[in-house]
Amino acid sequence: MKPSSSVMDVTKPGDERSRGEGIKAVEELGSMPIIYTPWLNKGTNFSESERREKHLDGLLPPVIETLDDQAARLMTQLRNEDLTNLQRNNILKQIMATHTTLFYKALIENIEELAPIVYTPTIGEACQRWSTLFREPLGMYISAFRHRGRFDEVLGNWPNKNVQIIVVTDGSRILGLGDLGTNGIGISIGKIALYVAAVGFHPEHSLPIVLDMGCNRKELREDGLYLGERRERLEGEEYYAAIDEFCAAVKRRWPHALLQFEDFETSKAFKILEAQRSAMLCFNDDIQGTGAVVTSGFINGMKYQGTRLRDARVVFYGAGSSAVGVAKSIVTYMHKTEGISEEEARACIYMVDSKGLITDTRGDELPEHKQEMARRDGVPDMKDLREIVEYVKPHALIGLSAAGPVWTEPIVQALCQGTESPLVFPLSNPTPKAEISAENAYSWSKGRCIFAGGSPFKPVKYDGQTFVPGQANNVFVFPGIGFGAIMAKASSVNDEMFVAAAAGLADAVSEAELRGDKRLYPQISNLRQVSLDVAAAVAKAAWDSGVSQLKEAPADWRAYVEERQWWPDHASKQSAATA
Ligand SMILES: NC(=O)C1=CN([C@@H]2O[C@H](COP(=O)(O)OP(=O)(O)OC[C@H]3O[C@@H](n4cnc5c(N)ncnc54)[C@H](O)[C@@H]3O)[C@@H](O)[C@H]2O)C=CC1
Ligand SMILES: CC(=O)C(=O)O
Ligand SMILES: [Mg+2]
Repeated sequence: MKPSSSVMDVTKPGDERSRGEGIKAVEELGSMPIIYTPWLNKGTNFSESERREKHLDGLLPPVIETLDDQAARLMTQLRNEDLTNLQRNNILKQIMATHTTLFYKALIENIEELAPIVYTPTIGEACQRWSTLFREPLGMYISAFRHRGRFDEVLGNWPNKNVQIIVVTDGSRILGLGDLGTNGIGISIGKIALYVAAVGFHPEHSLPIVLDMGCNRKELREDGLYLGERRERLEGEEYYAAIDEFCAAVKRRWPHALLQFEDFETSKAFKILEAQRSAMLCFNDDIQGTGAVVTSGFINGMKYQGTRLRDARVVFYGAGSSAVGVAKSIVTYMHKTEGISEEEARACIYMVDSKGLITDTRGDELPEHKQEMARRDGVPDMKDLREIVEYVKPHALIGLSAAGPVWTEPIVQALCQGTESPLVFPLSNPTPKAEISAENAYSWSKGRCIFAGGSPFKPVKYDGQTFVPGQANNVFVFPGIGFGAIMAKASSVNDEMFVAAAAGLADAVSEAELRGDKRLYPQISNLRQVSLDVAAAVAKAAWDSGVSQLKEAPADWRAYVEERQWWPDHASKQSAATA
């Protein structure tokens, strides 16, 4: 197929943009019936006249159903108690591959129930077993070994020409599960599903990619069913040259699309972001999205405690891409909103890695991303987390280590000695990698902690009270950051846009939710409304900070963004508005 020469007009409302392009693509396929094109398929929802006109008679069961009927059947299948969540994930992938609108109808209307199946924690297990469970590609597999030098041509094989949002991983650090090679595409697919379901990107304009740079996990390479290149990972110049070619190809082919980097291991993630962030519309969700989402919970948590932001002390357990991303985000937020210097703001941060508290006495052995956050004030070297907590008396303990349940009762007790209502955030994914369970956090703190996990945790009963754990996951911001940037026609995603996302998300929690339920984050059931708020705040920040290429600012950013969201049908829109 030839690349499209048409330039997408992102300011047209979603529904007007898409169908024509899709139908053109199908025409190019010849006489393939429309029911075999997932984003145009309506299944039993095709009317009598459509069936006659499109030559579908006999290709479908005779009954004519609404999208609601179809979604009800799908939910009945998924609610079969004999199924595991991995099997549910498989069913959903199959629907995604055959009837896109139905997939999104079910996901949007049952987001709280289905997000843990489409996304963390189940997507972690799905990625681990991708080779065995694989049925449909669902995205692009671009190989740095066999496609180098022609990435642009390969990208051109994607059937939908107006791509707006791309999630790319190299599979090198999938959630906290390490190198999963090509199997990591599951995380790109899961995030794209949420870009569509949470904020309303059009499914046709959304593209998940795995960039296969090899895999350093021998057992995967030797697995007879492994789907990727059976090569060790490219490193050094070869690796970065492949990244450069890929980014240039994306920019050439879809100049207005946003490229989101996902789950690149830390040593590469920062370098790629620094090289690309001013060259194209892109961001790294683990560094910047996580930064915004945790900053938002931190803002609300300090408000609950009555701690001035500049007086807060935060201990990070883990000092990889996500933890350093969050620390930088908190520093930027304080600097931009509290009128203190970045150096003063950095004094709030204490980072711990597998060797202990990070201080400047560790000198040159520290990689660049850790050096910036090293303590330089003569704090003694300490390795033990309990000792560090006793010394620092933090207002918040944030886990991004993927180390699993290593926070013990004495650590939580030490935390509670220093602060009445400490934030306890075990944010590593999936659930088995979390630093503490919600149950242990509430019981060891005697119900005093304010808890948020990276993956969802069930409510906990303690001492006659029911505690509802929050979820601090970048899913609350990446859809809105991406959509806001595209709606503003931003040329880059700058710090102001992340600060706006953090503030917009913090504002989405009402005073009653904060004080009454100790809730720092909105409920996932409100994800669509929250993402709209975040998108509007981000788009406005893009305009205010001078990176929007719109000719004029809309009078009402929220209405402007809302009008351009894609919905599977009118009923889903109404049910989200009343959720
Ligand atoms: N909740 C959310 O939205 C997000 C969660 N994450 C999670 O964060 C985790 C880490 O991701 P990255 O920062 O990219 O990984 P990374 O592997 O670069 O960083 C891990 C860090 O933890 C430290 N560490 C490991 N074991 C430790 C131990 N026993 N004690 C102290 N420090 C230890 C390492 O030294 C390293 O600094 C993953 O599980 C990922 O799923 C990442 C992004 C978003
Ligand atoms: C949520 C996410 O991006 C991660 O765990 O890597
Ligand atoms: Mg990630």
